Amino acid sequence: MEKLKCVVPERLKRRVEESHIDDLPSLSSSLLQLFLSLPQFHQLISELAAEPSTQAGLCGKNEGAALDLKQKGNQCYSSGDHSQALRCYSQALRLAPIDAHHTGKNLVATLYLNRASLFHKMGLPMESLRDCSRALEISPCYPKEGLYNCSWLGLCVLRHKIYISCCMDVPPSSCHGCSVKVHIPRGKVNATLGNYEDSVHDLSVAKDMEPSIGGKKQIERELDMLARHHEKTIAKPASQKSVEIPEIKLQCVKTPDKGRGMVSQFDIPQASLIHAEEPYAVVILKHCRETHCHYCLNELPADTIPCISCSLPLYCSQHCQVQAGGPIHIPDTTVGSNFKPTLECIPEHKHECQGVHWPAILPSDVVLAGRVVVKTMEQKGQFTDVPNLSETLIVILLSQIRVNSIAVVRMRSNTNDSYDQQDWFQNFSFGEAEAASSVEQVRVGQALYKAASLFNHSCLPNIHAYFMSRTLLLRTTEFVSGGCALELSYGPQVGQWDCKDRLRFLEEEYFFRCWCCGCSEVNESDLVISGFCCVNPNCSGVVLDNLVANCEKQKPKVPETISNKSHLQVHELKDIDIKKVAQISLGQTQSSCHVDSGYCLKCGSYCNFASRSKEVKKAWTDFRRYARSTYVLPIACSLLDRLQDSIASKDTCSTNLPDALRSLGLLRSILHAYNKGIAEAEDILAKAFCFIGDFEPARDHCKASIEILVKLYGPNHIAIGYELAKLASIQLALGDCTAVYNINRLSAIFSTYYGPHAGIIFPYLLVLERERSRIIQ
Ligand SMILES: C[S@@+](CC[C@H](N)C(=O)[O-])C[C@H]1O[C@@H](n2cnc3c(N)ncnc32)[C@H](O)[C@@H]1O
Repeated sequence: MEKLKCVVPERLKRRVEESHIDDLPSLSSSLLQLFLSLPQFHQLISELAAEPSTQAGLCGKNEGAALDLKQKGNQCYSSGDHSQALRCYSQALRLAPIDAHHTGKNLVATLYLNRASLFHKMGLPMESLRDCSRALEISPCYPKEGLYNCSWLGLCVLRHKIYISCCMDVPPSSCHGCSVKVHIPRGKVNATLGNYEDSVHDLSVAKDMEPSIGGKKQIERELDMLARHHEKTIAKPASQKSVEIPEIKLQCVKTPDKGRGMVSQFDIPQASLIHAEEPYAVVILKHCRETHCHYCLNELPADTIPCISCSLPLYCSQHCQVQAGGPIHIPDTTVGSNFKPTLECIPEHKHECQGVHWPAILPSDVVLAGRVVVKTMEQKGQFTDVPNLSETLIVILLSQIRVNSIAVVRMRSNTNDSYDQQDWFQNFSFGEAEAASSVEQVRVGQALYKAASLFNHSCLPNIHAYFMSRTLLLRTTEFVSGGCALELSYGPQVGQWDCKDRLRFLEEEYFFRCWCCGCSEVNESDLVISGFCCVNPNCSGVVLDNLVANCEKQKPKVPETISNKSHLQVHELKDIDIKKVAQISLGQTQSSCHVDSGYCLKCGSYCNFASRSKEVKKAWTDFRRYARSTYVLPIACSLLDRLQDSIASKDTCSTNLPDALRSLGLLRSILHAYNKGIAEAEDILAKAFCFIGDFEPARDHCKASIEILVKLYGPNHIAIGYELAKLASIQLALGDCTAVYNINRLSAIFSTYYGPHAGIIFPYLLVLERERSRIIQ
C-alpha cells in the first residue's frame, strides 16, 4: 500500500489535500485512472485475489507447512522449550486443513491433543481441557479407541484436578495408569462455566460409559443437581446477566452547530446506563491481529482457535469462530453440532475467507467499509456486484466510516493478567502493586454502531462510553436534566490536553472543528495546563505561551454571568470570557489584564517568555535523563514503557533521584503550579520511590500529582479514579488507614463510570475493595 502511495504525483496529492466535498467524484476518478495505468497496482490486486492454495494467496491452508510445524513443536516439547512448542502447535493449527490426515489420524485433532498435553505440562488445565474437547469433536471416535485403553491420551481425575498424562505424538511422560473419565471433569468444568447443555451432554455420556451401578448413581445425582441449579438461573439469560437493558428515553434533535445530536427526554440520574448496542460492523486493528480475538476483540487466551478454512483470523472460542465465520461444516464428523450460533449479525469473516487476505493488508477503514457494504446488501437481500458500485459511492462511504466509526478500546494493566490466578491476592504486596496499577487505554478495533453514531462529541462530556466484548455501553457521568444534550468524548478531554491540541486532534482524526463548551468557552484547565507561573513570587497567576493565548482569545466571548463567584469549578465555567476566568479562578483584582503571551493573567506582570522557555527546556532535559520523560507527554506513550529504561536497576534509580528532584524543583519555580507536566513528573517520582521501596516520599509525590490532576480534570473524573488506585496502594503498603477513604472515593468514581462492570474493566478495584473490607473488620 505504501509503495502505491509513493507513486502518486505531488500535484495529485496536493489536489487531494486541498479538495472539497464537491471534488470527490472527479478526484476519485483521477486516482482510479492513475492506478489503472500502474503495473504495481495490477500486481497488488492479483496478489490480493490470488488463489488460497498458491503461495501468493498466503491465507490458504498448507498441510506440508503444518506437518513441519507439528514436528518442530514435538521436538521443542521434548526438549522442554514449552513456549516455542506452543507457538509451533498454534501456528500448525492455523495452517492444517480440517480434513488432512496423517498416519491415519486427523491432523487438526492430533494438533489439538498435542497442545492439550503441552498445556497440562504448563499448568494450564482449562486450556488443556478445551483443546481435548476440540479434538474429541473433530474425531469423536477417539474416546472409544484411545481414551479408554489409554494408549493415546490419558486423562486422570485426581481430587477434581485434571491431568493429561500422555498424548499421541509426544513421548509419554508420566502416565498415571488412569481411570479415564474424560467426560466427568469436562462436564463439571462446563457446569462451572455455565455451559448447561454441554455439561448435561458430558455427564450423560459418562453415565452410559460407567460400568458400575454405584458410579452411575453418583453421576445421576450430579445431573439432578445441575438441573436444579439451571432452573434457578434459567430466568436470566446469559446475555443479560452482565448488561442491564436501559429504559431511558432518548431523542435525536437538530443542533445549531453540530448537526443532529442526542438529548434526554427526562432528567437522568448520574451513573445511569442510557444505551447498549451491538456493532453493525467491526474490524480488528492490525497491531492486535495476533493478540486479540478477531470477533469479540477480547485478549486471546493461550488456546487460540484459527479459522477452519483459512490461516488468517484467530478466535478466543468456538463461539466467536462460528459467529465470525458462519456455521462449521467438517466432512464425516458431527463437529459443530453442539454449537448453535445465534447469528443475529452477518458473519463478517465468512465473506472474506478463502482466498483474499485483504483484511490483513488494507487499511482498517477500508475493511470496515467492505463489511458495511456486504451486510447492507445481505440484509436487503440484494447481491449487487461490488465492483459495479460507483467509485464516488465508495469514497463517500469511506469518508463516512472515518467520521462515524468508533474506536473499540480495552483498558490494559499488568494487574489484569494476574488477577485470575487464585493465589495472587495472598502473595500480593502493595508496594509492587502500585507499579502494576498503571493503566492505559489500548485501541483494539474500529466499529460502526448505528444509533450511537448520533451522539456528538464534547471535551467536557456528560456520558462515558466503554465496551464489554463488542457491546458498546453509554453511561451518564453526571445528572443530566431533561432536554440537555448527551455528549461523549471521541478522544480528547479537558484536563488531558490543552484546547489547541484537542482541536487539532479532532480536525485531523474526525475532520470537524469542535464547538463543544470546552472548546468554545474559556475554562481554568485550559489556561493552566501548559502555563508558566508569574515572575512575581507573590502572585499565583498564569502566563500563557503564544499558541495557547491565541487559541484562548479565539473562544467566543459571552456575557459575564458568574462574575460574582469567588471560586470556580471547571464545569461551571460557562458564559464567561477569558478575563473573567482569570479574575475569578486566579483571584485577579485589576481591571486591566492582558490575555497575551508573556503577561500574567492575574497581575499583568511581563515575563521574558523566550528565556524562561529555555530554562524549562534544560530542566526537562535533565529530568528526562533520569526518567526519560518528555515535556508534552503524549497519552499514547505508556508511562511504564518510558520508565523501563531508566528504572532498570534499584541502584541507578536511587543514585539519580537527587538530580531528578532538583530538576523538578527548577520546573516548579518556572511552570505554573497546575501545569500538567509537573503532575507527570511527580507521578514518575512516586513510581521511582515505590520501586526502591521508599513509600513515604512515594505517597507525597503521588498526592502532589493528584492535586494537580484534580484541578485539571475535576475531582470525580475517571482519570482521578486511576490515580487514587495508585495512592491507595502506596498507603496500604505503608499500613496507612487513610487508604480506606481513597478506596471509597475511587469506588464511587468507578461505579459512576462503569456501573456494575467496574470490577470487570478494572479487576484491581476488587483487590482494593477486599483490602478495604479487611481493614474495616
Ligand atoms: C458521529 S457524527 C455525530 C452525529 C452528527 N452530528 C450527525 O448529524 O449525524 C460526528 C459528526 O458530528 C459533528 N460533531 C460532533 N461533535 C461535534 C462538536 N463537538 N463540534 C462540532 N461538530 C460536531 C461533526 O460533523 C462530526 O463529523
